[in-house]
Amino acid sequence: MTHGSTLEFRVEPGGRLEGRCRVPGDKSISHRAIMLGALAEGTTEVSGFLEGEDCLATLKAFRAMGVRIDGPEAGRVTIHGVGLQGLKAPGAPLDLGNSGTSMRLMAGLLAGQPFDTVLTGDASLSRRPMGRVTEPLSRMGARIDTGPEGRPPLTIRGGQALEGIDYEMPMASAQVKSSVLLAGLHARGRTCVTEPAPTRDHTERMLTGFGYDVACHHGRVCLQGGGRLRAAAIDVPADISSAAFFLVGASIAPGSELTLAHVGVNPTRTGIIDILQLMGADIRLENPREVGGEPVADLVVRAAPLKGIRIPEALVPLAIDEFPALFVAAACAEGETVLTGAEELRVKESDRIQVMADGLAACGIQARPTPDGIVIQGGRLQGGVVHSHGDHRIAMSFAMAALRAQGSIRIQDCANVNTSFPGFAALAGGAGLNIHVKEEGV
Ligand SMILES: O=C(O)C1=C[C@@H](OP(=O)(O)O)[C@@H](O)[C@H](O)C1
Ligand SMILES: C=C(OP(=O)(O)O)C(=O)O
Repeated sequence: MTHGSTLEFRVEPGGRLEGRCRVPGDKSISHRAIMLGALAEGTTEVSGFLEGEDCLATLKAFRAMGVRIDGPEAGRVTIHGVGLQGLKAPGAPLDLGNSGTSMRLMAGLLAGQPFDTVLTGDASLSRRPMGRVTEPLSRMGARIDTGPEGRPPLTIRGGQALEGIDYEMPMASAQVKSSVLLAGLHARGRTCVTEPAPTRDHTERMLTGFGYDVACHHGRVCLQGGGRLRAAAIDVPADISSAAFFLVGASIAPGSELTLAHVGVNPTRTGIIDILQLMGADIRLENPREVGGEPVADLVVRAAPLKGIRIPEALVPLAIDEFPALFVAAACAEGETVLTGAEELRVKESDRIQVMADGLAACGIQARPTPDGIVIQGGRLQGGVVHSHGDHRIAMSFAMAALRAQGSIRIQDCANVNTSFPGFAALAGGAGLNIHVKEEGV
């Protein structure tokens, strides 16, 4: 998708989801594969890599720092690692597009380099808070200038000697945890991060897979700076955050039965399954296995009547990107669903609480935003026109809502679906969603 053009989805009401499909590779794992592969000694072969714009932005950034990377071709990427000291100064600012993960993790990874780097992003990323990473990194000795109120761009001043810290994270964020740990690779001494609640642990798992010693005990992760990473093969599972749209779609559309193949079911990511099951969903995990240090399974989902629930706060970080889809499930459930403890949703690619509330209201559903969550009254979804605010997860969630709507749902500003889920419309269409994509003028 070229910058400046927009896509509109028009989804006709009704239908059901059937068959078997495999959604694209996990975004979090794909980012980390490029980063750790680049810093490793030796050649890292990746399969199942997500060829979405966010991960491609990470890939290009490392190429710009002198790392030879072949591919991606059909999900295969070969990274010729340069070692922890081998990155080169990029010739220009690194544009990370829409990707918060790239910017926050790379801020940590680049804080201890001998050269300066400037990290920039698109309009959405430029509104997102970066103080949450620059603050602990500066405690380690990093020098990072931000835009007003700690927003991007980030100018990272190289040549600083970093010291390990013991950091108590104020919010449950895997990006902050990972940023500090990646800085810790270049720091003197030990770096520890304590999280207030469990968050996705792909960084810890992959560091371990690359032969780095990482100690994890009771929500505290520690590593010693100055070690080495050894290249390893990485098989990226399908992204449970992308599977989430199909789990919701098949749950709400009567007659659906769908198998989602080879989905990553790391316990720090499966909150979507737990929450849907609490609502009454029929989801089974089949053929559980472990692939490259990450648990994987096939997910079989059948339509089932859903009921509104109070979502347990402990599940919030384990389903953080799935709430737009879960709000659609709540709109189709009987009774009220209450979410609290989810203020982080307001600082994603869009304010996901407000934007979802507006979109649900446009489809005739009562949804009352609160500072840290939302209250949704299940009801009859009408057709309507919804604005995604350039947020991929909002767009795909409302596309699935059409399965239960009375009229067609038009979703504006959908080009950003390509950041995390290239081929969404074709895959969803193949499974039974009646979706049409219209490109709108530049
Ligand atoms: O570490 C990661 O790969 C991610 C962590 C989460 O962000 P936070 O750390 O801000 O919760 C999530 O929303 C994002 O999509 C990916
Ligand atoms: C929040 C997300 O990603 P990021 O923070 O990497 O932009 C997301 O994909 O939902």
